[in-house]
Amino acid sequence: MYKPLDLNKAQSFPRFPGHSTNKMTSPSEATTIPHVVKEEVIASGKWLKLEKTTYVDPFGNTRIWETTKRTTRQTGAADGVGIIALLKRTLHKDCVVMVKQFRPPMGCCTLEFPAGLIDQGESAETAALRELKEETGYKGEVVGVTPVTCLDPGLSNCTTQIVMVNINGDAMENTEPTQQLGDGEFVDVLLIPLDEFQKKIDDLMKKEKIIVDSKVYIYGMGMSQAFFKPNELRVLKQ
Ligand SMILES: Nc1nc(=O)[nH]c2c1ncn2[C@H]1C[C@H](O)[C@@H](COP(=O)(O)OP(=O)(O)O)O1
Repeated sequence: MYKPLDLNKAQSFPRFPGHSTNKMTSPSEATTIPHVVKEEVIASGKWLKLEKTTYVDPFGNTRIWETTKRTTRQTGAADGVGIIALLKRTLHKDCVVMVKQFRPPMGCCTLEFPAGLIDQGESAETAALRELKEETGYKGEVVGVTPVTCLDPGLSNCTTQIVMVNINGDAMENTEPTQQLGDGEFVDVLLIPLDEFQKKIDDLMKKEKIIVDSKVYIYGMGMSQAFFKPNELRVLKQ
């Protein structure tokens, strides 16, 4: 039977050499370390390519996957950065700086964290501060950065690093922020109070036809959990 991993307990990840007697296809009974054997480009554009990925599954079977990739990836780096920017001002609630823009693949506007591709030779931190300035006009200071994380691994190999940034909203440079948008970029900046983040997003979704980025919504759920229900899990455990 399939057993979920409990990372709370000291235990190792399932090893592929199988040792069970039944024939169910649980990963823990697999015999092979899955791996990619061939990547063939089917179609390519300026920004994206579509590949046919041949791989071996955990049971030694050769299979095919359809994969999209960005053509812009720099060696060793994530494709892009997402920026969780907290605007701190005297006598104001702390606000998360968000962007709303028309996204052609979605055919509608989305609500996202500011984000962008990492340029050649750039660090995630530098890319984050540059993109934040371009998209929102704010000048920030990096306070944290995640490892490289995947975005939609069933579709693409696209990766991002999320960079945490604080913005001193009282500083002269941030009192009248001016965007530096490139050709074809149309970005609205929204300031959403951190302590009402999920509610404000829900209100916005009722008011406007927008799709919210899943990272944003999950951040909102986490914030709600932290602000309003910090003990809920402990209660459930008793
Ligand atoms: N998949 C894409 N198709 C395009 O036609 N153009 C694209 C794609 N991805 C990026 N871009 C273009 C659009 C911008 O001019 C530049 C930079 O985008 P960036 O600001 O770094 O990233 P996003 O804000 O996430 O679009 O690339």
